[in-house]
Amino acid sequence: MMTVASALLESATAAAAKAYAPYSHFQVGCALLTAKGNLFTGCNVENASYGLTICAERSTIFHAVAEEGPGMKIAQLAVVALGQEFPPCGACRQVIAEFSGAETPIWFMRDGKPVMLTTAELLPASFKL
Ligand SMILES: O=c1ccn([C@H]2C[C@H](O)[C@@H](CO)O2)c(=O)[nH]1
Ligand SMILES: [Zn+2]
Repeated sequence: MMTVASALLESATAAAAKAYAPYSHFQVGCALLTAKGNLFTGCNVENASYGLTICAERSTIFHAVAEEGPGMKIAQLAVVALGQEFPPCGACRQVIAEFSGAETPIWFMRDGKPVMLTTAELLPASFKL
């Protein structure tokens, strides 16, 4: 059976192939399903001025907001890196928290298997206005 999580992980893997990562060579892809039911993908985009780099998760979330508008809410999100395994970085956790609920499932790979943590598990006591 094709679950939402497996579809998102597959889309994130495909998106990782589009990464612009000539400096780190970390190719990272992300896919998210919005509350409205739309799928968006994105990848990391690096820069010669390294600090300007944007992660796959934030590029995907900003893409989704640009398409759906300011009411965009994440229903589920998955992040995959080719040949690497890691959860979203701290900056991306803060941006995920802005556009999701405490219980929103966030998927990533660990030891070759999909792992799910909720937004609140990834970023407890998050800063919100
Ligand atoms: O959660 C993360 C962590 C890192 N990266 C990217 C940023 C940079 O291009 C490369 C190495 O940090 O991986 C992401 O896209 N998402
Ligand atoms: Zn990040």
